[in-house]
Amino acid sequence: MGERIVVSTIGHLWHARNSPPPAVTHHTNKPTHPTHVQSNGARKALEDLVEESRRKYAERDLQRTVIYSADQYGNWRRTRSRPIRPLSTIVLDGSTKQTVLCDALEFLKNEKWYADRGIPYRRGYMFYGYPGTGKTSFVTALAGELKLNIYVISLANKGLTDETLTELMVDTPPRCILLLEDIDAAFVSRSLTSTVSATTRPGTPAENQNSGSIVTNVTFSGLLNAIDGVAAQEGRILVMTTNHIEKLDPALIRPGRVDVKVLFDKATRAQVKDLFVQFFIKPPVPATDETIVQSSIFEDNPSALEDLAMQFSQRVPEKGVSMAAVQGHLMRYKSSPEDAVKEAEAFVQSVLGSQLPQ
Ligand SMILES: Nc1ncnc2c1ncn2[C@@H]1O[C@H](COP(=O)(O)OP(=O)(O)OP(=O)(O)O)[C@@H](O)[C@H]1O
Repeated sequence: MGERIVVSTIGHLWHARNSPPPAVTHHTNKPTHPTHVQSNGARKALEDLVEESRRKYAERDLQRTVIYSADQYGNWRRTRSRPIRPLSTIVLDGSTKQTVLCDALEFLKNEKWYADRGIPYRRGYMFYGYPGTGKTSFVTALAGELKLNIYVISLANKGLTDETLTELMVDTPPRCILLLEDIDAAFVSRSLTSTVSATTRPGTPAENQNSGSIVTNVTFSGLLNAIDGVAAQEGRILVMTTNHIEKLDPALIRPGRVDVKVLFDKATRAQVKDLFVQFFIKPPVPATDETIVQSSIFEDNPSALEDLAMQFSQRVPEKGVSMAAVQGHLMRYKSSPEDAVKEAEAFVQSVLGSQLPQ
């Protein structure tokens, strides 16, 4: 039955829901469950209400990054929206952030350039490297900066086939980020697979090398077709992420499919320092009165924060730990940057001790 809204002539409004709200809606924003609106003669009030709601909803989405996920039936479902993550909160090595942003902006404004040369209007990025180094977070922040929504496909979704993948491609809006995460989990290089599993052989579903179980029902050729076949949308930005680029089939990462490869490595000291400053420059969570005093020191004296950040970064080895691990440590001491510095060595020891070889 869906939802029921009643508008009366004297301005009262009833909104009745007979079933739980749908978890998700399609990317066209058409509700998957109907909403019934009933007006006791107040047609104008009703129209205004609907228009106002539509406007507010669209306005709210402008401040947010909306994430759609593929279901096994070949439909996009709106799974969540989150406030735009500022790009400034992502700390990458050197000029990586700026380079990727400029590349994407350049792409988005040059549709005609591609058309004039008969080059498919698409751009592909491969973000690869150590876990917890910001690959997914950067995609989210980039989407916010470019004002694009994110469409996520998990190849591990067993219901997904070559056909449903093609349908999803057809149904992707012209401007969006299409995200294929942990691509190595489904497709590894032909040369690395055993003769039996032939994981990425065209037309064969990918199998897990160790167990032989099917990890996806999408074939390698089906995936390549989805990326750059006729159904693939013009204007879309494809981002694939992996922790193991060396395991990928070269066909998947050849130019045209992947135009820009970006390495996400463990944190440099410069990154650690920047993250520390960024973490503590904003008012900390007030735990005690003392904490509040500390925060005002930084506001009046940013060089004190710089000094602490420098001391902290010097206690962390260059490219020794991931940014996620550093963030986890800072979270533990979110009310006391001094303690975060004091405990830095113990933190590093515990991370290095627990790190598994990649
Ligand atoms: N470079 C970075 N700058 C700022 N925050 C970071 C960075 N790298 C990681 N983080 C933080 O660490 C957490 C994990 O990051 P994220 O999921 O983006 O890493 P990932 O590289 O995608 O990991 P995985 O390969 O395991 O999926 C997030 O909360 C994020 O805020």
